[in-house]
Amino acid sequence: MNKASQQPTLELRRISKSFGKNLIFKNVNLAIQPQAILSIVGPSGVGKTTLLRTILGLEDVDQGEFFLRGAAFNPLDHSQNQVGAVFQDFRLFPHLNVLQNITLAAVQVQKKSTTEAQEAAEKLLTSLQLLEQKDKYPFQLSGGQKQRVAIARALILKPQVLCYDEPTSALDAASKWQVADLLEQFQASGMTQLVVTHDAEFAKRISNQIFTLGGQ
Ligand SMILES: Nc1ncnc2c1ncn2[C@@H]1O[C@H](COP(=O)(O)OP(=O)(O)OP(=O)(O)O)[C@@H](O)[C@H]1O
Repeated sequence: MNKASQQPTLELRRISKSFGKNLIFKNVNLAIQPQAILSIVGPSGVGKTTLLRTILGLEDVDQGEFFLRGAAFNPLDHSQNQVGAVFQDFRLFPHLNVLQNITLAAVQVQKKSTTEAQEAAEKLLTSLQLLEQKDKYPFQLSGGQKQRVAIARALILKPQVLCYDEPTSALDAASKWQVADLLEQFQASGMTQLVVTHDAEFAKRISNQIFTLGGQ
């Protein structure tokens, strides 16, 4: 095994975060191994979503460092798109159809040609059983379908880590276990994934690493 493959895919060292005078968490150390599914769990209000938002560069930190495969990175620099995100409310663009939602960042941020992005999107849509929905708009989709579009939109950018915030909260029980199957499928194909969840049963089924925030 070479050195790079022994490195954690994502590592956080001594990350602290306050909002004003309110300290949310201090000195968080976390390392996600390649191809792992790591769940961040912990009581409500402990800062799970905030921690995820710091990894995604949606919040700054008071102190601490972030590493991707051993190399320091600044999550606030969004030019690389190395960490992908699927939000609880999916955040699809309502005025764009499924195909346009998935290809937008690939074309505008990663500068792929429209043809190349559409081919990649159609491959993803096929593997996610969504190809028939490609011309539909978000309001015409079920919750599970919207989530899979959000996943495809993240995957097309080929992130090193794919993060999910509460991926089961908007879904019924049957869809929840389909999401678990999907995450395990991505894991088998080599993806490294991070999940913030309230759902202990879901975390237990999918995770090979569990990080309890507030429990250090
Ligand atoms: N933008 C903000 N400004 C000020 N305080 C904030 C902000 N965002 C979150 N907080 C506070 O930070 C704390 C952690 O919130 P966060 O949503 O990260 O917790 P959580 O563990 O994800 O909670 P839950 O499990 O209920 O979703 C809470 O006290 C919240 O009120």
